[in-house]
Amino acid sequence: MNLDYNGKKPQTGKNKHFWQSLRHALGGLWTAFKTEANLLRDVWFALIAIAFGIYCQLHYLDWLAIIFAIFIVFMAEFWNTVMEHLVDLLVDHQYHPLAKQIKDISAASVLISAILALLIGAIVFGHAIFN
Ligand SMILES: Nc1ncnc2c1ncn2[C@@H]1O[C@H](COP(=O)(O)OP(=O)(O)OP(=O)(O)O)[C@@H](O)[C@H]1O
Repeated sequence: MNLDYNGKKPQTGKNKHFWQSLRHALGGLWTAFKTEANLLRDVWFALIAIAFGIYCQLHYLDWLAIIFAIFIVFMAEFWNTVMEHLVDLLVDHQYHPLAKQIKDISAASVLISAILALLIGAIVFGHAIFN
């Protein structure tokens, strides 16, 4: 039987209450930021966009678009990370053409989210600068 760091049987079943779910979700957030360098880069882009938005005194609808763009990129990065881990777990780092397809398509979803964020940023900040 596997034991965790405290010598207890690790949890593999469902969470028993909301706080336990929240604790695990926050743990997942921490693990993702600790292990994925791409996420830290995205945090910097998000902070720059927010700082520039404050400087430009954006309209609240523009803020909605910027917040949407930021969260879409983070969601895509998180799901890409999940896909990478799942594939590695399944094929144990052995080459498989389907593993390549899954990882490449998953990476493409991050690319698409980044293009969306760039378009939103260009429209919102372009409008703020030239008007
Ligand atoms: N088991 C595998 N079988 C086939 N191809 C693989 C496998 N693992 C990785 N690859 C190829 O290597 C690429 C990079 O792998 P992976 O996504 O794990 O690295 P990464 O550096 O974390 O990627 P990202 O920059 O998207 O975060 C994949 O897109 C895929 O083309």
